[in-house]
Amino acid sequence: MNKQTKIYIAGHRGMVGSAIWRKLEAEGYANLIGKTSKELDLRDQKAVTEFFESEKPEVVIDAAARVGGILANNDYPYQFLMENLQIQNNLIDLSHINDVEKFIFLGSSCIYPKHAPQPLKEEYLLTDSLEPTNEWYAIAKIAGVKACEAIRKQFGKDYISLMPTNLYGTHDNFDLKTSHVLPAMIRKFHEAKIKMEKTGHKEPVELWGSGSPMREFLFVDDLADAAYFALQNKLPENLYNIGTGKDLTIKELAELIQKIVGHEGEIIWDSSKPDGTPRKLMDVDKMKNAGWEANTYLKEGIKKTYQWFSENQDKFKEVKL
Ligand SMILES: NC(=O)c1ccc[n+]([C@@H]2O[C@H](COP(=O)([O-])OP(=O)(O)OC[C@H]3O[C@@H](n4cnc5c(N)ncnc54)[C@H](OP(=O)(O)O)[C@@H]3O)[C@@H](O)[C@H]2O)c1
Ligand SMILES: C[C@@H]1O[C@H](OP(=O)(O)OP(=O)(O)OC[C@H]2O[C@@H](n3cnc4c(=O)[nH]c(N)nc43)[C@H](O)[C@@H]2O)[C@@H](O)[C@H](O)[C@@H]1O
Repeated sequence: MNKQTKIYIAGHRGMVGSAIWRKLEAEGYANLIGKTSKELDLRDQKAVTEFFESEKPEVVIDAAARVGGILANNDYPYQFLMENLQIQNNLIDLSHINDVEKFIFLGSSCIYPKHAPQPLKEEYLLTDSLEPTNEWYAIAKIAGVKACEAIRKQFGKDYISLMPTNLYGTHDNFDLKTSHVLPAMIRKFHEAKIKMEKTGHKEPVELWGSGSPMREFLFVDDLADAAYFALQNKLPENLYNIGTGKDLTIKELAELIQKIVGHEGEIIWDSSKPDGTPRKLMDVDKMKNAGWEANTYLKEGIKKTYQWFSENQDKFKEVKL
C-alpha cells in the first residue's frame, strides 16, 4: 500500500466514515473514493457491481450501515437486520470478486452475548444469546464478521473486522428519536439550558431507562486512528475490539455532560424506555498487544463534541426510517 492506493470508504459522510476520511487525507492518501447513498445505494447489488467494475478500488473500508440508538434498533428490527445484511454482503462479496486486497469491516460491541463475562473478549462471540433490543443489528454484524473470516480462511486475503465500543464525536446523529445516548444528552441538556436562559426557570431533562446500565465510549477520531493502524499493519487475526477499556454508568455520564454543558435542573428518568444490555465493557488487550490504544479522555472528547454541536446546529441529520 502507498499514498496512491485507491481506497473506497463506504459511508464517508457518516460520523465514522468522515473521521476515517479526514485521517487518511491528513496522512497524505490522495486516491480516496466516497459515494453518498443517493449516488450509490449499497443495498442495490447491480449498482454496486457496476461501481466496483468501473472504479476498481484496491482497499475497501466499510463504514456504511443502518445505525441508530437503542429505540431505533428496537422499533425497526427489519431495517436493522436486512439493510445491514444487504449493504455488507454487496460490499464484501464484490470486494472479493474484484480482488480487493484489504477489507476493513466495522461492527459493534453488541455482537457479544448480553450476559457475557466482563470485560468482553473476542473469543466470547457466539457463546450465548444476544441483547433483545439490538439482536437484529447484531446478527447482521456477526454475519459480516463471519463473511470476512471465511474469506480470510479460504482465500488467505487480509479481510479484517474491527468491533468498536459505543462511539461519539463530531458529525454524530443528534436526532432525539434515532440517536445514541451521548449526542442525545448533549442536545437535551443544551436545549434545557437555553430555555432557562430565556425564561429564568430551571428546565428538567428527561432521560431514558434507569441510568444504571454501564457503557464505554470511544471518541470517533480514536477509532479513525485504529482503522488507520489496521490499514498500515497486516494484523494476524480476524477480529479486534476497539475501545478504551473503561466504562461508567449512564447516570454518571449524564452528570458529566450536564456539567460540561452548564445545565442546572432536575434529571428525570423515564422507566418506560429500555435500559438495554446491563454492561458491555471491551477487553482491548488484543489491540493493545498489536500496538494500538485510545488516547482521548472522555471529558476532552465530550467538550470537542459539544463545541462541534454548538457550531453546527443547522446541520443536524434527521434520520427517517
Ligand atoms: N455510532 C456508534 O456508536 C457506533 C458504534 C460501534 C460501531 N459503529 C459502526 O460504525 C459504522 C458507521 O457508523 P456511524 O455512526 O458513522 O453511522 P452514520 O453516521 O449513520 O453513517 C452511516 C453511513 O452509512 C451510509 N449508508 C447507510 N445506508 C446506506 C445505503 N443504503 N447505501 C449507501 N450508504 C449508506 C450513510 O450514507 P449517506 O450519509 O450518504 O446517506 C452514512 O454516511 C457502522 O458500521 C456502525 O456499525 C458505530
Ligand atoms: C453502539 C450501539 O449501541 C446501541 O445500544 P445502546 O448502547 O443500548 O444504545 P444507546 O441508545 O446509546 O443507549 C445507551 C443507554 O442510554 C440510555 N439513555 C438514557 N437517555 C437516553 C436518550 O435520551 N437517548 C438514548 N438513545 N439513550 C438514552 C438508554 O436507555 C440505554 O440504557 C445499540 O442499539 C446498537 O445496536 C449499537 O450497538
